[in-house]
Order: sequence, then C-alpha cells, then structure tokens
Amino acid sequence: MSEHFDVLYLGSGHGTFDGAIPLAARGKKVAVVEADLVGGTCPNRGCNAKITLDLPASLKHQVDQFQGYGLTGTPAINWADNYAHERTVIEGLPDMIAGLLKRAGVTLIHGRGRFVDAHTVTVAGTAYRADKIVIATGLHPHQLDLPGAELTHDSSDFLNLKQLPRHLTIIGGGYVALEAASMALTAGSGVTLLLRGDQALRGFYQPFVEQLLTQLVQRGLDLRRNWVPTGFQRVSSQLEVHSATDTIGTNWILNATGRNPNTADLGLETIGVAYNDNGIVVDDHLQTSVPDVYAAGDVLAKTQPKLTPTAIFESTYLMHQFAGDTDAAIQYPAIPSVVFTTPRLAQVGTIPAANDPQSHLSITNLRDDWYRQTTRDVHGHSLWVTDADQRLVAAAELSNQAENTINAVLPAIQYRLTPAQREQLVTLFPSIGFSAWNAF
Ligand SMILES: Cc1cc2nc3c(=O)[nH]c(=O)nc-3n(C[C@H](O)[C@H](O)[C@H](O)COP(=O)(O)OP(=O)(O)OC[C@H]3O[C@@H](n4cnc5c(N)ncnc54)[C@H](O)[C@@H]3O)c2cc1C
Ligand SMILES: NC(=O)c1ccc[n+]([C@@H]2O[C@H](COP(=O)([O-])OP(=O)(O)OC[C@H]3O[C@@H](n4cnc5c(N)ncnc54)[C@H](O)[C@@H]3O)[C@@H](O)[C@H]2O)c1
Repeated sequence: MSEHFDVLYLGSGHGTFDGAIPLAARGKKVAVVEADLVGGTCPNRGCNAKITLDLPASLKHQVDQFQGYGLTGTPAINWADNYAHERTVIEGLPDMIAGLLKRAGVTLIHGRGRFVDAHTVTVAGTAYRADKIVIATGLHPHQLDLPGAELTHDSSDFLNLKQLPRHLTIIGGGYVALEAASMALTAGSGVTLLLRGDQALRGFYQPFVEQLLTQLVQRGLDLRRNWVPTGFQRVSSQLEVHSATDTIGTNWILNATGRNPNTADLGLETIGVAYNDNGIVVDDHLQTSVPDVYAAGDVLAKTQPKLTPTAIFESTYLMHQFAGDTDAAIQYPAIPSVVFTTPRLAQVGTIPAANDPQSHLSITNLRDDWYRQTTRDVHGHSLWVTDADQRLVAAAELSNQAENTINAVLPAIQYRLTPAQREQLVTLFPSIGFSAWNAF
C-alpha cells in the first residue's frame, strides 16, 4: 500500500520549505519531492549565489567612487577566488535545508514527481498519496528557437563561470541580464547588452532605468537597443551573434530572455489542472482548478513579482490554511523588488502616471542628502509617491543602498501610516533608515 501524507509538495524551493517546515513541526505528516538540488533555485542557482559573486563587484564600485575622497588605489576582482568563495558559501545549502526539513519530521523524497490522480503522485515508480498536494515546481530558462541557440548559456552557467570571458554578449533587458552585465563590467569583462526593444526593466520607473543604463554605458557597456538576434555561429575561436543587419563578435553568450513555468510532464492534463503560459491558474486560496491540489511560488500564474519573498509569503499562507489557522483568501502585501546592479534599483508599489490627480510624485536628488555625501552615494535619485492624505503609496530608488531604503519605508506603505504616525517612529542617526524616513 502507498504511503499516505497530510500534505505533499512537488519541489523543495521557497514555495515549499518555508511552509512545509512549520507545518510538519505542528504535527502534520508532510512529504517533499525534489528532482534536483534541495532548496530549489534561490539558494543554489539564484539569489544567494548571485549576491555572493556580486558583493566584491559592489565593493569595488564603492571604492572607485571614493578615489580622491580618502581612498587611493583601486582593487581588482580575482574571479577565480570570487567563484571559489561563492562555492564555499553555497555548496552546503542543500544539505542544510534537507537537515531542517528532516529535523522538522518532513519526509524528503528524491526524484521527479508526477500526478496519477488528484491525491497520488509517483516518483520513480513508487506511489505516494496525500490529502492535499502543492505544486511548487518553479521556472526554467526560456530557450531561443534560433539557429545556433545551443551556443548560448543560461543564468546557472553564468553563475558557474570559474573565469569570466574577455567579452560577453547578453540578450535580454530583465533582472538576470542587467545583474550579469553590471557584475561582469565591474570585474573587467567587455559586455554587449542587446535589447530587442527600446526599454530595459519594464516594470521599473523608467527615468531611473535610463539613469542606470547611462551609468553602465559610462563604465563601458556596449548597449544596443532594438537589436533582434537571428542566430549564433562559431567562427574559429570566436562566437558571432547575428541580426538581420549586423554581426557582433564575442566570447560567450548569455541568453537572459526570461523563465517559463515548470508545468510539463507533471500529469496536469491527466487530473485536469488548468494552466497557461504564465503558470498554474489558482483561486484566491491558491487552490487550482482541481480540489485539494494547490500551487505556490514562481509556478503560479500571477501578477505579483516572481521573487523569493513572494514564494515565502505564499508557502506561509498555505501552511496557515492547512494548519486550520485561517480560511481567508490570500491578501498580498506590497511586494518590493530590487535589481542587484551597482548601483541597485529598488521599487515598491505602483508608480502612477506623472499627471495622476490622486497622487503626488516627488523626486529627491541623493546629492542633497548629507548622509549620502559621506558614503559618496550621490549619483542617483529617490522617487516618493504619496496620496491625498500624504500617505506613502509607492517608492523607487537608484543608489548603492536602494534595497535598504525601500526596506526601511515598507511599513509606511503596508500600514498606510499618516504623517502623524510616522513622526512617532524614531530611527538611528546617521543611517540609511533615517535618510529614508525623512525624505518624503
Ligand atoms: C539567476 C537568478 C537570480 C535570482 N535572484 C533573486 C533575488 O536576488 N531575489 C529574489 O527575491 N529572487 C531572485 N530570484 C528568483 C527566485 O529564485 C525565485 O523566485 C524562487 O526561487 C522561487 O521559489 P519556488 O519554490 O517557487 O521555485 P524554485 O526555487 O525554482 O523551486 C522549484 C523546485 O521544484 C523542483 N521540481 C520541478 N519539477 C519537479 C518535479 N516534477 N518533481 C519534483 N521536483 C520538481 C525543481 O528542481 C526546483 O528545485 C532569482 C532567480 C534567478 C534565476
Ligand atoms: N534581483 C532579483 O530579484 C532577481 C534576479 C534575477 C532573476 N530574478 C527572477 O528570475 C526570473 C527571470 O529573470 P529574467 O531576467 O530572466 O527575466 P525577465 O522576464 O525579467 O526579463 C526577460 C527579458 O528578456 C527579454 N526577451 C524576452 N524574449 C526575448 C527574445 N526572444 N529576444 C530578446 N529578448 C527577449 C524581455 O523583453 C525582458 O527584457 C524573474 O522571475 C525574476 O523575477 C529576480
């Protein structure tokens, strides 16, 4: 007879483990099926790996900004050492997360799961039954259907480079493209960035995106807009990227054209789970079109940003639902996002049009903030959007510490704090939090 669980999760990323661990600790019988590395994309091939590699680049950028302001001599990035450091920080994470799951009493099943019916999945020929099943299978890199596409690489390949190529060509204008471009430029590689349209980072405040691109171009980025690749070719020891009218010679090609939901080969058609190109369709309780089958994390078809904090929020919500703490619909908070370029571009809330009568937009030049002068972080701006009652509803910033500014002001947005309530909050001085709370 097949083993029976209260809840079984497909995938072991943040869409799963932040909820599965407390659920098991509360006495539910929980199983997690993982086909690859435990912990999923973020720890192994995403956030943690990327930020570890980026930090020396970010530090170098800041040291460069202090030349003539108390520092002389610019450090060089040794990529082999940087990569070796990243490995030591990352390599233990799957075992660490597996340990957390096991200590909480979760049964970890290695292999690819597939639905047989709405309450049964098979893994390598063994059937497992559960009262509820959560699909949290994440995304995979989008493949280009072009001649020579096998010569291109994805973000995991980039994060696994032991040495950076002399010249990289990056296709795409999203998070992965901009973060890789910024890191590689600072580390000394030549970088060509190909945008198929006019704009990069479409969801972000475009004047700040343009400021970021200008700074990257000043640091040597070869930016090509409206450049649509038609194919790739190896020519002796070089690679070529072709468009209808142009050719770029390069040493390495990063395909950063997005990621697609892992919905194939799960047996979704067998049991009737509805999905589309954006992912699995769910109701406001994260239940799919099939009762007792749920979805969480990046694989969801959703308008919220497909980020780790969103996945954590969803898996935690499902944990409370399964534990009987709530039967309320999910209510997403304001979800911030940041592009880890140098400088960083961070944002929260919906930025209205400049002439929107319901809101007031103001822009702060970082040069005018005394504290930013001490950190030489003076080349960007903050955007503050307030409503008719002077409550903060959205914000964006381009700076070396943009993620900290946006984190600092999140409570003002989430709890709709009035100016009088904000006055009651005392922050440390001098600090980025103080600068943020006093800027709008
Ligand atoms: C390069 C990169 C950098 C990123 N940086 C950031 C960042 O800085 N900040 C941030 O917030 N977000 C970042 N993200 C996004 C973040 O990684 C995701 O939002 C997060 O990992 C989503 O978690 P998840 O559990 O939904 O999916 P995943 O972490 O992708 O986990 C899904 C898991 O399901 C497994 N799986 C798939 N199919 C099956 C099956 N049939 N059976 C069993 N297992 C299966 C997969 O092997 C995988 O381990 C980054 C992503 C990338 C690619
Ligand atoms: N800092 C972070 O939080 C972070 C960092 C990296 C990745 N991520 C997450 O990982 C996921 C993937 O990021 P991404 O940057 O790969 O995707 P993305 O969707 O952010 O960007 C894809 C880019 O590729 C372009 N594009 C799409 N098809 C193309 C084509 N055929 N030819 C040329 N250009 C094309 C798009 O216009 C867009 O600029 C996202 O969910 C993102 O949230 C987050």
